[in-house]
Amino acid sequence: MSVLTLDAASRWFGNVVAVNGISMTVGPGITGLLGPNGAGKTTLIAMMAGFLAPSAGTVTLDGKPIWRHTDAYRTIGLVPERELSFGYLTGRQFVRANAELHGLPDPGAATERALATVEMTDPADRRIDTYSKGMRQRAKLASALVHDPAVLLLDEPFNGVDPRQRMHLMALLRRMGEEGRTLLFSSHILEEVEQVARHIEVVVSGRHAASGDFGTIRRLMTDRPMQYAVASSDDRRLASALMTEPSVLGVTLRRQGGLDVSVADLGAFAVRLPHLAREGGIRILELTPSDESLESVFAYLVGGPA
Ligand SMILES: Nc1ncnc2c1ncn2[C@@H]1O[C@H](COP(=O)(O)OP(=O)(O)OP(=O)(O)O)[C@@H](O)[C@H]1O
Repeated sequence: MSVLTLDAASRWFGNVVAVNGISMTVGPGITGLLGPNGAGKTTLIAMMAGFLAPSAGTVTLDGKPIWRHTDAYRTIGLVPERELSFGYLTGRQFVRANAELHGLPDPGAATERALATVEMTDPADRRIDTYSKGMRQRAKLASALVHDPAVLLLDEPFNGVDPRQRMHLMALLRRMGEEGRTLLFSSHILEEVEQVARHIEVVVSGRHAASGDFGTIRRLMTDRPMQYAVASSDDRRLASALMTEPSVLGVTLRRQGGLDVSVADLGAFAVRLPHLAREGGIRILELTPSDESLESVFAYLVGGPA
């Protein structure tokens, strides 16, 4: 049983703060690291894998700092996001190379075991550049597993992988989580994280934004106020009617016509808007959500629920 602990860990590159004072604990089972692009996930994983030193704070494995701690490297496997640059190697040669680098006593047996775990024994003598995206991910996974690490870190493992291979990969991860390994994988897609992770950590703009199971994170996301753009036949009258509604938090008239409406309770708003329009003899011409981007959802999480 291995536990990764980050205590006020930060990492900056020049004046770019990639990770900003993050504290979290990652224990056995599967943890999803969720955040939009550029949130700092890759940097966090690189610190957990011992590839980057924290600029401040600590990143420890079972109480010992990971950076420059070679014993920790024997316990950790990393599946990086970047593509393999060894397309000319076969899957077997690639996994074997990592077994040799780890100085394993029987690299051949370790290679076969890792290939079998990810069900890549059959295509193992094909060159990596003939593999599908899902197969390349599995080859990377085999390489990361060759020394049988207790901790496995995966950076965006499902990116670009087709749905069938994704299911396969998810089943593999679940199995490894059930074996008692400490697994952490990053993603920018909540639904993807939901399907495999027992626990979710959310990071946004280098900061820790939320933590909990899927239900908790989903509630935080759906309870947030939502923005709608509304166009109508009489915006001013509609605005004043909307302001009397408890489901509406605010209304702004747009200079170019139309309204921006901030809604606290979408269900109630959806029921009340047609009523208000009918009562006032106003026609609704357009109703569109204006902040559906993942970034805005995450930004809300960083600010915390209102
Ligand atoms: N070596 C580096 N030099 C300068 N800036 C960097 C470096 N590595 C990361 N950054 C910056 O740190 C921030 C976080 O990057 P990081 O790659 O960790 O995010 P991410 O959540 O993994 O995003 P993505 O999913 O797009 O890879 C970004 O603003 C990025 O440009």
